[in-house]
Amino acid sequence: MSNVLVLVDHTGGTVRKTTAELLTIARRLGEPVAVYIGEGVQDALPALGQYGATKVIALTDPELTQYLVAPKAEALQQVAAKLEPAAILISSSAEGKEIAARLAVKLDSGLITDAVDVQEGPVTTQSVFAGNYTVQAKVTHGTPIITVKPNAATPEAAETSPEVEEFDVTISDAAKTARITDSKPREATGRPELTEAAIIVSGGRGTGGDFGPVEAFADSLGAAVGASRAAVDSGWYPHAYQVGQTGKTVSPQLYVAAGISGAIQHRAGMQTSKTIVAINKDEEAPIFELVDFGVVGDLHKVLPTATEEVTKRKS
Ligand SMILES: Cc1cc2nc3c(=O)[nH]c(=O)nc-3n(C[C@H](O)[C@H](O)[C@H](O)COP(=O)(O)OP(=O)(O)OC[C@H]3O[C@@H](n4cnc5c(N)ncnc54)[C@H](O)[C@@H]3O)c2cc1C
Repeated sequence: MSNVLVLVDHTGGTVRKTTAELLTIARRLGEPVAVYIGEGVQDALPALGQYGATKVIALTDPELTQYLVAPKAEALQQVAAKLEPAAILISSSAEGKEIAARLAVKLDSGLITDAVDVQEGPVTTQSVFAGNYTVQAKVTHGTPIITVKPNAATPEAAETSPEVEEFDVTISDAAKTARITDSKPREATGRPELTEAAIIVSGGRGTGGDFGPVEAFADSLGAAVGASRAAVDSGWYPHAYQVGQTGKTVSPQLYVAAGISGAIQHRAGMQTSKTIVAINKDEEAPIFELVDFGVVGDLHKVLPTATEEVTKRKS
């Protein structure tokens, strides 16, 4: 069976959920080989094995993580030259997409970004024009390089015991032009990362600036919190949590929009969510055109009632 490379997304050995999704997808296409860049590969092994990595290629040269993405793209090029994979899967993060683009040039290969599904072939599905069209595509030249959006697959356990293979890379001076001078982890909120979360509860102008009920409902569900631009521009929630055209693109299993009208720029960031629920006091609000479930009502009453109900059922 041909190898399918999966670039591991991790923070110091803690593997992100998107990698479990990529490994699950890779199993449809061939033999998943995880490519791990940086320190902490031993910490990552159980998670990589749990989702079916048959081998882990470890790239530990410190220069790979001291610079912005160029050295990582070079390293992946060298791994691909040796393993001749049938496809390369990378998460659709800002960094992932930049690595993928550089890699595609280096390998003279086709690149498909932001796939919401990948099946045998590999044939990808993308959701384009703010979710109004679904496109199926296939790379026709070189090694298919595909960036995959979070929540494109439900991680399926496979329980393998991957061996680790150290891989030496040569990094050119041309790739060492932008050194990282400082990096800080995002402030810990105890909630899942917005773009990875399976459930998101977002608040808009309708919150009137009080995100308390939104956060409480999110916490009852173990969800991330998002915000519309109107809420962010009003200074009610940080920009890092904005969903939409000029914010984050999310695709959770469940998206709850509270006090959000459903402007096209907001939809652009969330309409590939699997199930959409809106709470809005205006029954004519455009958001109701795309929801699976709609509640016409005041979010300050609906959300606390829903939070209480979820909490009661959980206990
Ligand atoms: C170039 C450009 C880029 C943009 N990018 C983004 C983006 O990335 N993300 C984004 O979100 N927007 C973006 N916008 C802004 C977008 O056009 C809308 O202005 C914005 O999404 C509106 O936010 P909102 O739905 O919270 O506010 P509003 O449109 O004001 O809607 C508020 C809603 O809350 C309801 N409501 C009020 N009180 C209650 C209550 N007590 N209970 C329940 N419902 C209530 C109202 O009925 C209304 O439907 C962009 C605009 C431009 C021009």
